[in-house]
Amino acid sequence: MATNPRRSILYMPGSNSRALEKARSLDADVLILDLEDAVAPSQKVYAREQVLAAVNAGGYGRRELVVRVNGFDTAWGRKDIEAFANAPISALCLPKVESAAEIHAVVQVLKQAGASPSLKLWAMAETPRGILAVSEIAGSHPLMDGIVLGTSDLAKDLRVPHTPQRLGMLTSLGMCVLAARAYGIDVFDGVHLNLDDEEGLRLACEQGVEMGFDGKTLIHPKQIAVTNQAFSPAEDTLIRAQKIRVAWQEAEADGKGVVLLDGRLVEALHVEEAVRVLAIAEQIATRDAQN
Ligand SMILES: CC(C)(COP(=O)(O)OP(=O)(O)OC[C@H]1O[C@@H](n2cnc3c(N)ncnc32)[C@H](O)[C@@H]1OP(=O)(O)O)[C@@H](O)C(=O)NCCC(=O)NCCSC(=O)C[C@H](O)C(=O)O
Ligand SMILES: [Mg+2]
Repeated sequence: MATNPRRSILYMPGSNSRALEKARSLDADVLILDLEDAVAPSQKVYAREQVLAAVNAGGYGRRELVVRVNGFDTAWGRKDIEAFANAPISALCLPKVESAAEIHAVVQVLKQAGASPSLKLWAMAETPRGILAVSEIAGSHPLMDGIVLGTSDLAKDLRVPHTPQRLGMLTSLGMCVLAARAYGIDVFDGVHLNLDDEEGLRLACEQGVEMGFDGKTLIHPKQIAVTNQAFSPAEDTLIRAQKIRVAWQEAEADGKGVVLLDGRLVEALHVEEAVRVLAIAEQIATRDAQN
């Protein structure tokens, strides 16, 4: 599991030089520099070169960099992977993954390219087959570090409408969270397509938090602030976590294995969760103090 906050994950087309520049000053935790669906076929090679130049030039500070490559079965996929095997990024994001075998094939290419051992893999879950195989994909290899929902492709394939409640997608969303938790990796919710619907985005973020997602993928800078807030621990959660930590230290000193706090039972499992929440808050504070 990653230790850095990954609340807001902003996509940008690799062919859009203005967006690549702008991203150096945006408050997103993660940037996905996209070579896949946001880039027209005629721009694929240009986008690859431009993204490589941008990440090598640096200036992204605390922001984690991820490159979404084209599918392995396309004319560009393999070359994309080879181009970024040793680039200063944290992960490759693989679109429309449907099996563990696809992950192993990418790992082979990375080995042949002498890839940096720190380069991780994120797999997009965005087809019915990908959702049904998400558990084997999440656990397919130690390089696996994240599952990213592709709810636009998924809605199309499932033939479900985009509604505020996302009823048609709840099963898929839940399966991805389960798979990620089973294998100790992160999981990110899909994009909110209506850029003018801040209230709808906030509700979608709250639903994502409630379902167990670590963060949400975004398509525009104006979606970042709402998302960062929604995926940060709430003030009352932090106060309770601090109280749990103190109460537990006192209980341990008294040789007790359980304690009552404000009338509610606290056991070791609650302490574990409190420590996790406090660590996330600390990471967010550290991140906010950086450029
Ligand atoms: C949707 C957009 C095309 C809108 O772009 P634009 O018209 O330029 O918007 P604005 O004028 O409001 O932009 C204001 C400034 O912000 C910069 N900007 C805009 N979007 C981004 C971005 N994503 N990253 C960084 N910077 C961005 C503009 O350059 C303006 O800057 P300035 O000149 O200084 O004022 C555009 O937002 C866009 O292209 N968004 C990303 C689309 C994308 O990447 N789509 C693919 C990923 S989503 C997907 O595939 C999901 C998945 O696979 C699935 O199946 O669900
Ligand atoms: Mg997609």
